[in-house]
Amino acid sequence: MTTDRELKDAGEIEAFIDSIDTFLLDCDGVIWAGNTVFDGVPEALNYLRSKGKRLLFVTNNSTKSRASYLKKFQSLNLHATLDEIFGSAYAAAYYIAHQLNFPPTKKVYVIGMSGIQDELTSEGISSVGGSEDDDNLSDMADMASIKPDPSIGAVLLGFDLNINYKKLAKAFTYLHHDEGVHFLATNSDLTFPAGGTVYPGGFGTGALLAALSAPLDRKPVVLGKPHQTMLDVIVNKYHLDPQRTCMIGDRLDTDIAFGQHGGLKTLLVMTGVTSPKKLQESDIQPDRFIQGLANLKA
Ligand SMILES: O=C(O)[C@H](O)[C@H](O)COP(=O)(O)O
Ligand SMILES: [Mg+2]
Repeated sequence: MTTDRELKDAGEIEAFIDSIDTFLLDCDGVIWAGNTVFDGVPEALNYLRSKGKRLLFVTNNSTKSRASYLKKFQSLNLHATLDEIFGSAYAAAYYIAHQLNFPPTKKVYVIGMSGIQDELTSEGISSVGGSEDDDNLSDMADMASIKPDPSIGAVLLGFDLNINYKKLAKAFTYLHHDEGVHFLATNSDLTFPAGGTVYPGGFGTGALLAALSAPLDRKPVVLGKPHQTMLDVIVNKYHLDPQRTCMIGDRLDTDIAFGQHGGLKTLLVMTGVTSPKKLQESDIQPDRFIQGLANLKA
């Protein structure tokens, strides 16, 4: 690891903070792991706010809508407002509603948790799937019940704790029989940090990728980081100066790449999915790295 890029010295940390007006903060692996906030993070967030910094929370975790994230922040005694939260479920809903010209007569088939369908509903998009299909098929013969559906205009994949064969077979069928059906994913993180280790990421599980992308020979459009949809929405709303905006994250190919594509400063934290070895070996290198967000205070 290039140790001279570590932000460690108090004076340097202060100068770095002073050079930034807006911090975009990734959540899993930076603020918290599951429902456990990392030690020192509330103090660091308060410190940044006390210095007049704008804080925006930008997460690829699609399980929650922005409104549910707000409740999570409140339940963990972290200050945040709805306007400060951007999630990949919202980015996907925004993209479908504002960039795809999605016909009002069509529906989105969702593999994912309630956050995705809540965000689609807020953007006026009809959807099916999600928890409706939590019950799996019980017999091979039941597969015949899964048929192409002309009312489906897009398939959207997100993190689904109840992923099953029925959901994959439905998504596959809609995409296989009509090339006009949009193939979308909220994010492509390969791993998810929790309990001091990592688990397969929401969409990045080999099973989901292999079951859909390989047999279909199609790749989804990914809407979360590093895709720029989320940044476009944020920049439009807040008119950020990229030079004075910093993306803080724990993953190189999503958070750091996202910041770099947008011309932002980038700061990697070591509290999530990136080990020192990974950092050393990767082609994607942040401007600076720091042991944890907790260190980002005087
Ligand atoms: O698999 C996932 O969905 C991701 O690993 C994860 O939840 C990303 O969340 P972030 O680190 O962007 O907050
Ligand atoms: Mg993260």
